Amino acid sequence: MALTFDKSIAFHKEAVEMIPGGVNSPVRAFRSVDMNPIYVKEAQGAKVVDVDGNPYIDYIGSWGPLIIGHAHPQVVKRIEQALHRGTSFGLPTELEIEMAREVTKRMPSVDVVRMVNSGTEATMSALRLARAYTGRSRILKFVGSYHGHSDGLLIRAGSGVATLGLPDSPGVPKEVAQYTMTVPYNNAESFTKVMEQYGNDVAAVIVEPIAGNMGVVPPLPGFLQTLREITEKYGTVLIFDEVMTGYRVDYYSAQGLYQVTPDLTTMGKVIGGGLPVGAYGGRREIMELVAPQGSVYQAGTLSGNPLAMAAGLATLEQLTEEAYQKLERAAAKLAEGIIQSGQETKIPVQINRVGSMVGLFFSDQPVTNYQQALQSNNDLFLKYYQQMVNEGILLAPSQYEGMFVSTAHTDEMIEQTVAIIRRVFKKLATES
Ligand SMILES: Cc1ncc(COP(=O)(O)O)c(C=O)c1O
Ligand SMILES: N[C@H](C=O)CCC(=O)O
Repeated sequence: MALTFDKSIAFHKEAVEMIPGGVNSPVRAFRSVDMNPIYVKEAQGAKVVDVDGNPYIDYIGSWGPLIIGHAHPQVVKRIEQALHRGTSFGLPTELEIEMAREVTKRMPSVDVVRMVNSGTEATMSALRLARAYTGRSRILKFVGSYHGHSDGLLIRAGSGVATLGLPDSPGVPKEVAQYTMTVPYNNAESFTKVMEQYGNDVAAVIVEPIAGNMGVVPPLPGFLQTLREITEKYGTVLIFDEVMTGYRVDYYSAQGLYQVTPDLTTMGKVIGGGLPVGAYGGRREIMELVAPQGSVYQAGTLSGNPLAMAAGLATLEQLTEEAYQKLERAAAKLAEGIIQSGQETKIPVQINRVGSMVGLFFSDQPVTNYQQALQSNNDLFLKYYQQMVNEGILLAPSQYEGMFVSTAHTDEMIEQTVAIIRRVFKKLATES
């Protein structure tokens, strides 16, 4: 029987009158899957219940932060403890030191870290710092990568920009855009060529070490190493944007997994435990330029917020080596189940996975860059998406976003998900 969404539809009708598109972040509008947004009532572990009472197994995980599931008891407890002491002081707290200790321990490339309120702030600030450090203006990013919505980073971006098929955003002055160069992800050759021509003018190369905003696209062997070697050659700052991959793919994040050391790292999502957080950090010599130690200004009324620090610390505490092994097993089981279902039903599907980041493309070709991601079948994704929701599986409403597995996903939930995917694939195969 089809689910009903009467309350979600009624809420959205009211929301669109007062909020752009009815949502506070574009991907939540469900436009690319031709659905009304699902309004959430509550969530626990890996389960979400919408305002109409429909239950789901959730693979959105708030777009990455909820690696130990919704409302984890330890996170709730630590937030409650902090809450009763006051929500914000505009003065330092011990929690910020605890967080800095945790970040620097788990990311050896980070000597010094500054907390901010979002991934967007983190990448924007890291670029300013890299420009000040090098005295150069140009930056280089990869096509289909998303680093938040600051002006210079909205050029040929992924995530919602790709999902909605938007051009480089109006409102970004061409004088700003001209400093952003783009190169296809995973193309070491064209990266090297561009750097040969412009390297001495490039302040920073910013990269998602595992692309997660064109769907999930892991780096090809040697790609990140090439970025490291070439940036070193030209004195360019290498920034790993680990807002999505940080503390998700490995105890030591993507830089630990691939053994490549950036100069600066941007973080967010998991270190906020579901509260608004970002951070940037890296080599002491560069970070010393940040005010008030140096003269590169960056500030924030709510930066290092005690509730956010408490939620993040409680999350990181749960993320032991064993937790990553559990995530690996669950995500591998899910990925294998999807691949098998595709083979059995002859639905052309590609699965890209690193740890608990799982990407699905309806394509018969491997996907290693944005161009290839764009060639996957969006009509099939739309039908798949609608049927999955109707079967109680909540996925990001776009083929250019991944599935996030959490430690709250049990074996039974993964088996149930795979059984549903197999059933949906069979249906799609008979319809096509
Ligand atoms: C890799 C990456 N960088 C930066 C951002 C921006 O983070 P935020 O949405 O917290 O501003 C995101 C997600 O939105 C992301 O996935
Ligand atoms: N892909 C984005 C971040 O990782 C999704 C979050 C958003 O745009 O709301």
